[in-house]
This record gives sequence, C-alpha cells and structure tokens, in this order.
Amino acid sequence: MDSIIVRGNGELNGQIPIAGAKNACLTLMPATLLSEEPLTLTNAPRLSDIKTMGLLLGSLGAEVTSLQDGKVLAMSSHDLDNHVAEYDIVRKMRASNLVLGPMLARLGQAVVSLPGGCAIGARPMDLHIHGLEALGAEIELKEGYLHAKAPRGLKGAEIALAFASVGATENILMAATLAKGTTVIRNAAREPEIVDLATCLRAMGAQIEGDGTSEIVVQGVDRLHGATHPVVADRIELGTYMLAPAFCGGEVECLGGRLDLIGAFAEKLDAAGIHVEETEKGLKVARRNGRVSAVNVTTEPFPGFPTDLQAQMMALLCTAEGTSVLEEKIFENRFMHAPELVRMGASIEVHGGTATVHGVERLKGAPVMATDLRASVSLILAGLAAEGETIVSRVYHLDRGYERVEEKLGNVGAHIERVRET
Ligand SMILES: CC(=O)N[C@H]1[C@@H](OP(=O)(O)OP(=O)(O)OC[C@H]2O[C@@H](n3ccc(=O)[nH]c3=O)[C@H](O)[C@@H]2O)O[C@H](CO)[C@@H](O)[C@@H]1O
Ligand SMILES: C=C(OP(=O)(O)O)C(=O)O
Repeated sequence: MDSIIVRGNGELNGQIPIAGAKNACLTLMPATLLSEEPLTLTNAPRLSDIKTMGLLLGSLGAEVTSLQDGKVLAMSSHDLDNHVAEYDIVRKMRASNLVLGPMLARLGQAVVSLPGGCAIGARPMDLHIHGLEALGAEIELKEGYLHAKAPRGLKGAEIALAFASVGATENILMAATLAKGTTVIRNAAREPEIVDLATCLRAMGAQIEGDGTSEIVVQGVDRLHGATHPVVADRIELGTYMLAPAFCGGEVECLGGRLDLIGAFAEKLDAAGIHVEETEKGLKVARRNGRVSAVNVTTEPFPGFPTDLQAQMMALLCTAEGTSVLEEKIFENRFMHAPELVRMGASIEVHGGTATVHGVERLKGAPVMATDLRASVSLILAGLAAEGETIVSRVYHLDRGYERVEEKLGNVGAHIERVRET
C-alpha cells in the first residue's frame, strides 16, 4: 500500500488544472446502458473508481475503451449479455448501484447487489427502490441482491423523494427517460452532477426539463441514441485545491473552476478570510491574512456546504483563530479524520454529528492513517501546513478520487512525494 509523505511548506503559487468530476463520470458511465449506440465521454478523470465502473459495465456486456491516456472513454452497450451486478464489484464502490435504473429501463430486468455500508456510513437504497417501483418496477431483496423487473415496461409517474438523494435522483432520472409517458421527480437533488447527467441524456435524445431545480420533468422516449459529452469539472477537487493556498499562503489559480459549482463553500471561504477571484481561466484563491478565521459549517445537499469538503475544511479550521463548529448532516460516520488531526496537535471534540474545533497556532507532522477518500486529502493538506514531516498511509482511498495529486500539488511548490510499496 502506497503512502504519501508531505513536509511543512512555504507558500504555494501557480496553477492547478481541475479534472472532470468523479461523481459525475460515475453516473454518466452507466447511462451508456440506456442505448444500443455508443456514448463517448471526454474530460474523464483518471481514477481507480472509473476503472472499477469500467469493469462493472464490462461484466454486463458493455465495451469500455479508454483513449487518450484515460481522458476519453468510448463506450458501447450494443450487446448486453448479463444483467447481474455482482457483489464483488459493487462492494468496492457505492456508485455501482447506478446501473440499476438504466438496466431496468433497457432490459426490463436487473439484479444488483446492495452496496451495504462503507467507512463513512450506511448507503441505503430505499429511495431508489420506491422511485423505481412507482415507475412500475417489481423489486425484491434476495440474498443481498435487489432483483428488479418490469414485465410490462416502465410507466411515467409522480415521485416525491423524502430526501433529495443524489443517487436516487440519478437512478430514477435514467429509468424515466425510457418510461412511457411523463415522470415528475419532486424534491429532486440539485447537484451539478445531476445537471451534467441530464445534459448528457438530452444529447442522447431524452426529453428532460427542470434539472438543477427541485422538480425534474421527464417525457419518456422510445429509444436513446449515441452522443459525445464532456464531463463537468470536479467541484470537490476544485474545493480541495482552493483550500491549498488557504493552508499554506500564496496564490493558486484553479483552472476550469467556476463559482456556480461550489455554492455555500464560496461563502464559507469568504467568512474564513479567503479571497476568491473569477478569472478568464478559472478561480484564483489567496488567504487575506496570516491566519484564517473560525467559521461554523453544516453539510447539506447542494447548494449547501458539501459533505465531500467537510474533512478538508475541518483540517483548515484546526489552525483558525477561534472556535469552529462543524455539523455533518449527510453521513453518520464522517469524522474519522478528526482523531488523525488530533495526532497532529489539533484540538477537536466530536459528539455525534458535531465536531468542535478550537484553533491552535500550528499543527505538527505525524504518521497518520487515511480512512476514506476525503479524509486522506485533508491529512495531506494539514501536513503541508504543519511543522515537520507527515506520512499519510493507506492512500489507495485517495486514488479513487484525486488524479496525480503529487504532481498537481508539486507543481505549485508543495513538498510531496509518494512512497510506492510493492
Ligand atoms: C446529498 C449529498 O450530499 N449527497 C452526496 C452523496 O451522494 P449519494 O448518492 O451517495 O448519497 P445520497 O445523496 O443518496 O444520500 C444522502 C443521504 O440520504 C440517505 N439515503 C440515500 C438513499 C436512500 O435510498 N435512502 C437514504 O436514506 C443516505 O443515508 C444519506 O444520509 O455522496 C456523494 C459522494 O460522496 C456526493 O457526491 C453527494 O453529493
Ligand atoms: C464518498 C465519496 O464517494 P462515494 O460515494 O463514491 O464513496 C466521495 O466522493 O467523497
């Protein structure tokens, strides 16, 4: 298992290119199952999760070809010869559950392993199931697998989600494109990944309105055709690298960054004393003073503060002036970075879903362990601003969501290296 070593740094200066979004690409890839014609994605991120999704789609009979060093994914689902998404692949990645809606719509049947939980919390699918059942699917849980069929095809329906779930909105949206008649999804998720998926589906011939709002209306069509679609920029990679100069000082321009992708995150940066400027190429970020100010953060669905940036923000607030309170409202176990940050000298108390961070002057390097994807990167950022050396182990989590992190941070002046273990 590889580790990453970072050494306390001076300022970071320069440009960081932002990749296509992991969480968008992982829902765009299953959309290929909806059509017999090819779907090509450009601006794909080079990540292990993308390879895992490629393997899953391949196991269903789709062809996924990685071109231009992985930046382009050419996919074809002409001959699907399997409708079972096996536990062995699904358990590796939550996003595997996104093949359910498309397979059901295209083949009238799907057997998909329930993902179970992961390090950050449970990953239930009740909202996905209720939505697909409203469209006419019959779904049963047998031996850990969801057995879904639609013997009479799917039929449009009005669905009100009890929570604006991103995954449920994606599964229902994809299924509804091929259902007969009109589907209305109320309390739909509004994340940029939903807008990107809807944009791609429209390019494939789907009739969708209202994406980006809480009410999405889909007019079912008989078939979808091929398309080429560029994956939207990764708002979480963007937010992560926007924080880098907030930790270390200096000025970093995130190429391809856009304010409309980051919602409440931009407001919290401003409150913490971090200046963000829109440029022709992206977003330029610098810290206003020597030390950032404490801010309170509550994670919420978009456009609220994203759960996927909570760990990185907590790491920053460890050295803020004052006390910050962070509330995690999306996942029940997403503070595992807190004890690791404490090993580096942070003062954090966790009670249930609330973490109170008392800012200290400086963190000190230490060996720490990454427990999930965003926790890993939060420890790297903390290490860059700490005194001495920090060794972050188990970085395979990191490779699920950040491409070439050593190169991207190294290019703006960070002291960072990967130690490969064979
Ligand atoms: C709202 C939110 O921040 N969603 C994030 C979530 O999406 P993801 O699609 O994984 O999760 P959802 O948006 O569905 O779930 C958010 C919440 O809803 C609950 N839930 C979900 C589905 C369901 O059927 N029943 C149910 O109760 C979950 O337990 C969780 O508490 O993780 C992704 C990867 O980190 C992020 O990109 C998404 O932005
Ligand atoms: C938790 C994440 O991803 P996943 O839902 O794929 O586990 C994430 O992107 O931060």
